[in-house]
Amino acid sequence: MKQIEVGGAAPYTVQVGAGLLSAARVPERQVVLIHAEDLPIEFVEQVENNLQTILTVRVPARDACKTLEVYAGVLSQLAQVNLPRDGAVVGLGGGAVTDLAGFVAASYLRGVAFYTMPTTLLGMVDAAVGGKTGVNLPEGKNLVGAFWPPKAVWCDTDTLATLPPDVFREGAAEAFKHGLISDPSLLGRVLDPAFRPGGALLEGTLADAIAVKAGVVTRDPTEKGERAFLNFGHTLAHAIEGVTQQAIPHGEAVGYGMHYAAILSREMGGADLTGHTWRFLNWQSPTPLPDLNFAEVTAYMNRDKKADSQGVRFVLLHDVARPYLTRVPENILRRAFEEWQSEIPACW
Ligand SMILES: NC(=O)c1ccc[n+]([C@@H]2O[C@H](COP(=O)([O-])OP(=O)(O)OC[C@H]3O[C@@H](n4cnc5c(N)ncnc54)[C@H](O)[C@@H]3O)[C@@H](O)[C@H]2O)c1
Ligand SMILES: O=C(O)C(=O)C[C@@H](O)[C@H](O)[C@H](O)COP(=O)(O)O
Ligand SMILES: [Zn+2]
Repeated sequence: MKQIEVGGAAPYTVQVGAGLLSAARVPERQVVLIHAEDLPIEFVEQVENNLQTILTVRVPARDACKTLEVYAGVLSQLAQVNLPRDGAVVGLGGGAVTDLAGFVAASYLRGVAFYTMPTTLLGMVDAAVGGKTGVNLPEGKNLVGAFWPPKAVWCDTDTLATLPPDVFREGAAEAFKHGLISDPSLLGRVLDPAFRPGGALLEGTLADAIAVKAGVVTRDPTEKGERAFLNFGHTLAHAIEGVTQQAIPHGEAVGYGMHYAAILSREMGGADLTGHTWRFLNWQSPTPLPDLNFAEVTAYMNRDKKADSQGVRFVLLHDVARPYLTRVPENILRRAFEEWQSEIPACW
């Protein structure tokens, strides 16, 4: 078992290891569990039995649960069982569920305790840690939400056994991103065959990838500065998710988006890191993209939360582990988009 500490005003611990769904303890007496309808039922039952939950809320799988309609329905269910202010909400599942559950916890009665139990690779290395919670709008990803950190995070590595291999590879994008922005040792390990459920490199690599995020959100919990670096590859990624109406899942969109950001980084004078992002894409083998239109993609990119009144800003890399935030001239954005599109094969 490994532990990673997240510091700041309300510190908490991320535990990584086997059997944690049954070992987790919370002080709250009334606990509501939220999970996606396709999550293997044995995980749900373990948590229900262990925490003696008073209500289990099942929501649609993937980003179909990150809507204002689902959010409102979950809040009503909490009100109907009269969950009190000293109760707790537990998000069990992938990043979509923990994002929704966190926003529910942040806003119900103006805030109740929140815990995360991630069961995807992406959830463990990224979404369940750091307190970015929220839902999507038709206009774009994560446009409504709150910073509401969990009180504890349990990454039960046993749960990864049932994760479809393509969903595991989706999540690897965020671990690879942590390698590019901060810890180069992750780049080889994430693509190593031993980094897999039950593999020799699983627990250590998970812990090191989580440590990157934990460090960033400890120093900058509400994205006043360096937290924006966790958004490497995300300006295009969120646009791809929006344009394709979530046909491309987040982790695959991030893989595509990191390659675009690597091209932009080189065009803006940085090192050429496209070999890394290209190697990752070939390993990940994502869902093929439809033909994307630059103007349509730009409309989504302009709503990116890193934009300010002077326009969009991108996270780029001078080199591995040297991220920075910058505006990019429109002609470079377009040229890089054309290069990126010409390199992305129609199928992998
Ligand atoms: N808050 C953050 O900091 C943050 C960070 C990264 C991503 N996100 C968000 O996370 C979401 C993506 O999360 P994701 O990649 O975990 O996908 P996901 O939550 O959509 O889950 C993918 C699918 O796997 C299923 N699943 C989950 N665990 C399983 C298991 N152990 N066995 C079998 N099936 C399982 C889910 O129910 C779902 O159908 C996006 O909405 C993204 O915007 C948030
Ligand atoms: O935790 C963060 O900060 C991140 O940016 C992590 C991202 O991987 C994640 O996808 C996040 O939800 C994106 O946030 P957003 O602010 O761009 O919506
Ligand atoms: Zn992400």
